Amino acid sequence: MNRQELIQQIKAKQSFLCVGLDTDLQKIPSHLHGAKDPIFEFNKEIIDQTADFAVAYKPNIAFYEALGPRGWESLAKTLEYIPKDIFTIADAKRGDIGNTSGLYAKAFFETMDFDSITVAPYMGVDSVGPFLEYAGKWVILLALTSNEGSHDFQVTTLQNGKPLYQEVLEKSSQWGSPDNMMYVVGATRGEKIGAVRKIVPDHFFLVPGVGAQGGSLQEVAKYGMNKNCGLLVNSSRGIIYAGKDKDFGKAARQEAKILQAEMADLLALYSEL
Ligand SMILES: O=c1ccn([C@@H]2O[C@H](COP(=O)(O)O)[C@@H](O)[C@H]2O)c(=O)[nH]1
Repeated sequence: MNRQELIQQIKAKQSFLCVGLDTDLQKIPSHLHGAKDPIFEFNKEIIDQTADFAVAYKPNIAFYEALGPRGWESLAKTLEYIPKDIFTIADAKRGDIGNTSGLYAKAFFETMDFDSITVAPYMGVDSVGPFLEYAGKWVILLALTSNEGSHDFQVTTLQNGKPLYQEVLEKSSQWGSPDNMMYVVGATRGEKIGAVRKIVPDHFFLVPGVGAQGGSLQEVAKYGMNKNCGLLVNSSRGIIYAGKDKDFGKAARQEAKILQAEMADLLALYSEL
């Protein structure tokens, strides 16, 4: 999916919601455990119930690869089931020396047909470049993450006086463009989102941390939104585990609907969409 198509989806749905498919066998309702593929059955119901309100789905790959071959199978079926006009994100956080990154790119963009993949920037340009060679696909680079440990390195001041995350943004924004690169910016870093937006005014941000991690959607929009929205805000546990019984799909729908309504108001306030 290209940038214009993504912006069009956001405008049409008045939503910048990304639903995180962090599907855990330990957490899904017990009535699904007898199914042939419980993970897929759960995801299918979540997708059916939330697709009206979501512009992206983000399976976190850890939840699938932890299950071995059957997890990969559930992931493939889930990806196939997601409506084609909805953006897909493989939250895999990959990145390695060039030839290895090339195979990660092949795995997620050819063997599986994801629109985008999250990539760690630590190994530099030759570790990210192979992902950018795929026309129509996106790299979502970790910039300022939502976890406590993001303080360990990402905000460290370098000798040139800049925090490490700023150096990552300035350098990596030369590798790609707002048409094929986004950045992960955590919702829990409200105070810094504005600073990131100043460095990369046009790039989309994938923003995890709303919901279970306590980030504020209002703050994210206030400091991070641009005229084309420029945001995909993710909620995983807050949506998919909103209900615990047979009605889990309806509970997820309700949560997604509440977020979408808030997003519509924020789009009216801060964007041109
Ligand atoms: O900085 C980051 C980068 C990725 N994540 C991932 O997003 C979701 C968040 O899940 P919630 O249940 O909504 O908290 C999850 O897959 C993380 O691995 C992140 O949280 N922060």
